[in-house]
Amino acid sequence: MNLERSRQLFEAAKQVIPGGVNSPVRAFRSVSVNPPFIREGKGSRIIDVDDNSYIDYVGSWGPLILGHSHPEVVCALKEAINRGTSYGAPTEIETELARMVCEAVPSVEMVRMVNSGTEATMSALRLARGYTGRDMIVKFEGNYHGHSDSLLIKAGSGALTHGVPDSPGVPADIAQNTLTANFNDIAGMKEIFQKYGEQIAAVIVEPIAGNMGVVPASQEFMDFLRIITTKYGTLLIFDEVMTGFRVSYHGAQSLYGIQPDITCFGKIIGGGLPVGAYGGKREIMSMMSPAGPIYQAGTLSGNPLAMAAGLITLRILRDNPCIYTELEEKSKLLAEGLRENAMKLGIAASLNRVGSMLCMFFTSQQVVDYHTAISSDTRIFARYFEEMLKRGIYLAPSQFEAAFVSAAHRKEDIIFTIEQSYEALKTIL
Ligand SMILES: Cc1ncc(COP(=O)(O)O)c(C=O)c1O
Ligand SMILES: N[C@H](C=O)CCC(=O)O
Repeated sequence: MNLERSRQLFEAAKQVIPGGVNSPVRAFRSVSVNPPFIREGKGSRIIDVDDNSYIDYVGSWGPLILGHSHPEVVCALKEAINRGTSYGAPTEIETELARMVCEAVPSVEMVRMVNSGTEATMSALRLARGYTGRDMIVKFEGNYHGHSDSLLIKAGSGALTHGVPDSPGVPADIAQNTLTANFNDIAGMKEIFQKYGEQIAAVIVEPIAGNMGVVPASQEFMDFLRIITTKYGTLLIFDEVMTGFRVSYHGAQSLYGIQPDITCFGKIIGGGLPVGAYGGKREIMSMMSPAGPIYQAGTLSGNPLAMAAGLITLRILRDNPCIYTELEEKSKLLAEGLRENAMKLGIAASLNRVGSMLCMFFTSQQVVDYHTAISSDTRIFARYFEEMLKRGIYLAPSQFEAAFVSAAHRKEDIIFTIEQSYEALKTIL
């Protein structure tokens, strides 16, 4: 496999960008492979600068549920860009997208657009703290909510992959207000609330964690979170940056039948452009400036290009519910094929999947939390990853990330992936 041009571009990037990338996970460090530099994407495939073509299961880390360069998304963007790129003034399309989010997710009566998932969760915490008048928050080990100070503690995703789940640079007096708990552990939560309940502003959770691999919360755990937070006057924040509009049009909360107080979005609602959002009950959201006293702002928030890409993406998803049925079928086929391959070859593997989010962990344990996730053999993952890449399958370059199936993946892509996975697994025996 020739990656020469990518190698040259990576060397050049490293001269002027720390680590050569604008987000650590893109550097492929934990798998010891140079990252291909991508030239273009179409449907289920991306093509790198050396002309290698890959079936893509990263999908820009989740936003591209319709695949690359979806014609209707491209067309909406072209129309929007012809009118201008940004005005820093209200536009009709912001209300349209906000209305669509509120209609899709009943717990959300009002929503504020921001520019990233990080901004969404950071602002949601400020809102929870301002609303409750409390400082402490609870997050779960291995959950990732972006890189704001309060949340970059025992974090998943690149922080976990690169061994810095507690980043230097986070002031100790901010970190002390973040309590960390074990995911899916009701007893642990009881203890925390018995000790600090009256001081906790919010519990933030990825209902289906996608940043320590894919690890769904149990129904009992989520029910318990709703009960205990209500009892103590603590706000429950669902981070649906990854799961929102992915596991269902109505979010992970519809699968659990739970209404959080605040929900954070990102990824899919921007259709591949930079977007985040946070929303919730009118009474809570009305605390945000200028309606209320809690400040949060953004020069490019509600940017018309991002709104246009997000709006068309949600419209397509809303008007074609068969997309979710097909995603389920294709993802099930993929998960079963991968699991069967590992079984046939006697390789210890545990596969978690919810809808079109999935992850194969190289461990014999059932993965239910951070501790079982890190029982995976990351060296085996690295070899598997490299073999898959060589065979034209582009997975996330870390054991602790999700694979995403998109509407653009065809059954042939899935079958080819399963076949290649068998060959890749054979080489690591
Ligand atoms: C669940 C979750 N929350 C928050 C974020 C942060 O989003 P962003 O990278 O857009 O800042 C991510 C992804 O990075 C995520 O997966
Ligand atoms: N796991 C992260 C988001 O979901 C990966 C994206 C990034 O950090 O660049």
